[in-house]
Amino acid sequence: MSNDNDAPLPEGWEMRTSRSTGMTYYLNMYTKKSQWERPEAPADPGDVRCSHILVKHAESRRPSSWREETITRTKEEALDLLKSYRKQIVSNDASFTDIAMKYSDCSSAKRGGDLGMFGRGQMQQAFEEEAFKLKVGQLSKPIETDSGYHIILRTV
Ligand SMILES: O=C(O)CN(Cc1ccccc1)C(=O)c1nc(-c2ccccc2)[nH]c1C(=O)O
Repeated sequence: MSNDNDAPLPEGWEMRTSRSTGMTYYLNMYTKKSQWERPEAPADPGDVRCSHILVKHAESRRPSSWREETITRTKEEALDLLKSYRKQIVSNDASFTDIAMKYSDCSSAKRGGDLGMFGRGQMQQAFEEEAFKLKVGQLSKPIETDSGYHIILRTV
């Protein structure tokens, strides 16, 4: 049975030895929090910074935005539209910032979709889950919240 301690640690963790007890503990390099248990998953980043593109639909909790007084597109049309934006970004036919500024139904459109830094507990659950999974520079698949459909770009 190979000793687990030989396996590489998940990303973002460092192994340390307690000066007082000589016991091994683990340090989350992002939050500087330590724990005795050997981590099984990549270290939680603490705060992240993300930009997003929101496409609302008729069933959004607030079906209105700076772009459209009353948003009437269906959920299916909104998801298709967002997938087309994602395709343009991934194929480099358009920049994330340009698409966000022109088409995002969020007030953050004016800032290219930038939401600034946020920690856990600040965004809608589905949005947070996806944002905290992303590596820096990674673009999410479309996700759904009560506000509508989003793609998320983690920037920090
Ligand atoms: O869901 C609602 O009842 C109304 N909202 C919430 C909201 C409204 C204004 C500013 C920020 C959030 C939105 O629909 C909304 N959600 C967002 C949002 C959702 C997830 C992450 C970031 C922003 N932006 C907006 C917006 O109009 O600009």
